[in-house]
Amino acid sequence: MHNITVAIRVKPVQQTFKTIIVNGSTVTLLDPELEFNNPVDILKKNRIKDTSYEFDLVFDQQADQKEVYEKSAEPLLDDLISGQNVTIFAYGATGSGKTHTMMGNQNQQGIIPRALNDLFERLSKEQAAQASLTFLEIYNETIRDLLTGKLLDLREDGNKGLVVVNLFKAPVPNLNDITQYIKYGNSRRAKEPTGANENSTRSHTVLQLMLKQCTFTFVDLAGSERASQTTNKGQRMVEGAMINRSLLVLGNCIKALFSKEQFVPFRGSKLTRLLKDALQGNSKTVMIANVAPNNYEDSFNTLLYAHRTRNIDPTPNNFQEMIVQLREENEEIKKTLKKQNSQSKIQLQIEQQFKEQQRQEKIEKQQQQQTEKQVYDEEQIKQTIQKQFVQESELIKQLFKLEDTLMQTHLDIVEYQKQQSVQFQQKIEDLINKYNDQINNTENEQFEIAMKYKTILQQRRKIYDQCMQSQYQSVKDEFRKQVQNIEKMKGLQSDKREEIMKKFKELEIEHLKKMSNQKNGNQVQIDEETLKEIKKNRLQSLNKQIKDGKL
Ligand SMILES: Nc1ncnc2c1ncn2[C@@H]1O[C@H](COP(=O)(O)OP(=O)(O)OP(=O)(O)O)[C@@H](O)[C@H]1O
Repeated sequence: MHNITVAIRVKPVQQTFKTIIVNGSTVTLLDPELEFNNPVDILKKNRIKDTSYEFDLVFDQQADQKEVYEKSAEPLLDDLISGQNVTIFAYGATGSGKTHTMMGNQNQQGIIPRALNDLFERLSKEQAAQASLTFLEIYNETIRDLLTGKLLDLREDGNKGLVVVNLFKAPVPNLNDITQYIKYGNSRRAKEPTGANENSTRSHTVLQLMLKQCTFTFVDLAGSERASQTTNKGQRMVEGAMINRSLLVLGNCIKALFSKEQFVPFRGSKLTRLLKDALQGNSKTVMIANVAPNNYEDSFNTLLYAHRTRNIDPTPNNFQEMIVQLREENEEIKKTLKKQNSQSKIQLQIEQQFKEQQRQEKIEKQQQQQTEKQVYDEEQIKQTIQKQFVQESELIKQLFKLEDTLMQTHLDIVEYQKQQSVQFQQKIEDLINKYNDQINNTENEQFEIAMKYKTILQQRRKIYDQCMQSQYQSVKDEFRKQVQNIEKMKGLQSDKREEIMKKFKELEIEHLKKMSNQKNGNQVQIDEETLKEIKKNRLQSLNKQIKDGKL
């Protein structure tokens, strides 16, 4: 008696909303286009696609490879060992997880490696020694041996029934050999120039392990969505039509077998012709239909196909209450998510604005501190400048005062000489000596102040450098202002000095004239040498001052 198990496997996807709901052995598919409570969707509601189906086995998104294997394939190993044919199909759209379910990967082994591993552990040495393996693919109704790469023909053989001519049967006495052949066959698929990965979704792959009395068949079917793409043209249209036909025929065959119909349409496609022996008679079949919740149309078609193979109509209204409840749940989730989203948006906005505010405040504070520091710095430098120039002008004033005294003394001398007479000669000499003392003292004093001034000029140089390097214009201005003041002071003194010198010269000339007259009239009132000495000293003193820049 034929036995078929139809299983659904839901691929785990990252999705918030529920589109496929698994409840025990029931799968409910919610049409994402049908917005709950939306009156505009009334028309859509009439062709409602929210549908619930019951299956023999349902694996939800949490089901791992082990669970799928243990519930779908493992129970059939005993049947196989006892001589029954077992066939496992993986059906579904591209990317829905067919290959993952059948083959898996190194870390998550699928049904094929797990089943073969367990089987070889149970097989006797004798049984294993007779095991052989074939691996082929059917693309556009053309059969190709994946182990030899040859294209193959199907032929009726009187005794043997249907045979695939020249199909390579690899002897596989142990699991290691099987693994090698499968790897090799898969790599051949991958090496196809037409683009292996694309091809894989367009061809049916059939792996068969032949034991003495029975066959263990694994079929990874072509992507079912290819069949439904009616808009395809040319090669794609042919391909779609072939896949469509072969999947349809396969479905009809399984349905007929399940319903124990007299006629099973095996001859409808190469795939069913090839699998005829494996499927009919006392055999077991498992169809694992893979669905990915992120693709409603494909999931809908897959569920419908899988369900029809069991000859049971879908039961759209059985679970209406549950559907309504789930749609309500979805609405709630949507609302919560939306709320959370807008809340976190506001929160983010506030955080950003607050950060910006703090940044601005910090900048303002820094600017204020900088301004305060600038004012303070400027004030400090200005004070230094002012202090410097106060000292400078004080010294200059003292110098000028002394200079005035000195010049006045010289003037007095000359004045006195002008008025002198022979009888007062001695008195004049005394006075000149007194004046000379006075001049000497003043010059000494002048020299001391000049030295101080020299030091203070050095100090001024430093302040000048500091001012020129300073970033503040105001201190530069202050410096220039002070220099101008000093220069003005010096200018005034220079005018005064010129005036005195002029007067001095006039007096000298007058005096010399007088002296010459007196000499001519034999009225020598002052010793010639003394007069020379006085003049010499006076001139020396004046020259020195001019040289030192004091005058
Ligand atoms: N149950 C699952 N758990 C984790 N990953 C899965 C599962 N099902 C499928 N995948 C991953 O999804 C991707 C597509 O799966 P897979 O190749 O098995 O799809 P397919 O139906 O065989 O596609 P194709 O028809 O193109 O061969 C792979 O990366 C696979 O590892």
